[in-house]
Amino acid sequence: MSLTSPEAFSVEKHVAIAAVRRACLVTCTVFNQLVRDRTDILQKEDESPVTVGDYAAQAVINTVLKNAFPNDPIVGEEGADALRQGSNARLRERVISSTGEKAQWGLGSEHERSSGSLLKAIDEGNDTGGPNKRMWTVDPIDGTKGFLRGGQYAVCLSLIVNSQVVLGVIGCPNIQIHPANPDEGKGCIFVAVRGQGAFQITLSGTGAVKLPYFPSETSYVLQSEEPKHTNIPLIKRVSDELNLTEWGMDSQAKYCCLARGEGAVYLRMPAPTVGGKQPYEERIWDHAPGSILIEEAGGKITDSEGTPLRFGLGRGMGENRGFVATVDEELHGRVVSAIKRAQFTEDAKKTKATP
Ligand SMILES: Nc1ncnc2c1ncn2[C@@H]1O[C@H](COP(=O)(O)O)[C@@H](O)[C@H]1OP(=O)(O)O
Ligand SMILES: [Mg+2]
Ligand SMILES: [Mg+2]
Ligand SMILES: [Mg+2]
Repeated sequence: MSLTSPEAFSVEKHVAIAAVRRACLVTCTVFNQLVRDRTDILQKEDESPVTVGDYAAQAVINTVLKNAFPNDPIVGEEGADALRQGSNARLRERVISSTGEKAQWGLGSEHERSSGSLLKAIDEGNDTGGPNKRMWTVDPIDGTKGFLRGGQYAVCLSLIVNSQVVLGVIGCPNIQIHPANPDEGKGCIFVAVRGQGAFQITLSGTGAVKLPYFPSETSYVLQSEEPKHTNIPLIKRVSDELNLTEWGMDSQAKYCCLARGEGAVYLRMPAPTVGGKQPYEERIWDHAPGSILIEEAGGKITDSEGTPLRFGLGRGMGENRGFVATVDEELHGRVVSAIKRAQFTEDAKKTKATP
């Protein structure tokens, strides 16, 4: 069976959808029970907030993946080291109860509910990635800041074979099912398999719709909400030149909105660094699922110089030149050219300012 035959990755797709749905149930429960009063939030070394939800969702996804595909390595965002510390015992108990309360979440037996096996499940995501293998990427909550704000976040899973993303599944509990009709409610899962197109289903698994399906009247450029994550002034310059309207949103939900036609461009540029600090290295779990969704919806994604994204370098994606995604190929070229001009203006300003 070739990578792109109609049956390719059918089992993987169903397992991945099940894993993402279970993790979304966990994150919704955690939000309702714990996040509203903002308790149990840890600061990791990179200062991003990690919550009970991140740990619990990664434990659930890794457990489902390891049950179905025991030999597949997993590159997951979270690790359980901080949870092992004695001072975090209360947090650890919260994670266990979030994942273990219901057998349907896949961690229901007494044995599996033990602290040791939960921490082990989280640490199954410690693979280093690389070029010549079949591996999963897991971002249990992408856009933790959006999750904490009650805004957009995404539960993200992808399968990469020999550096090529072949399957992407993204759960977005807070995305409207229909962009223009709030009455249809919230909660979607976005699915793409290489060569088989991109689809949206509801969180409960109904109403499959092929992407893109929603022609927006406004040309939006989707960008991060977080000024630390992207170069907002540069994006503004590009948007002004191309008559795009800026739309800030957390997480890979941006890729989902673009894939269904709500936006025209996804644009992420490295934020300016201070004090000789290296620019942030983007991670494969933050872009692998979104990139296949865009491509299978008929769009194009590259870095800001037009070079294909690299998913076989390891956990990181190498030198960060930013990312450009569009559903319209012609527009992609215009955005890449506009970025060059905006960077030239930015550099010229810096040179002028330096005596
Ligand atoms: N300094 C940073 N620059 C760019 N992205 C970052 C940075 N720190 C964390 N991220 C990651 O950026 C993504 C959020 O993207 P966006 O800004 O588009 O909402 C998340 O994956 C977040 O990780 P996390 O998964 O921990 O939330
Ligand atoms: Mg994080
Ligand atoms: Mg992320
Ligand atoms: Mg995350």
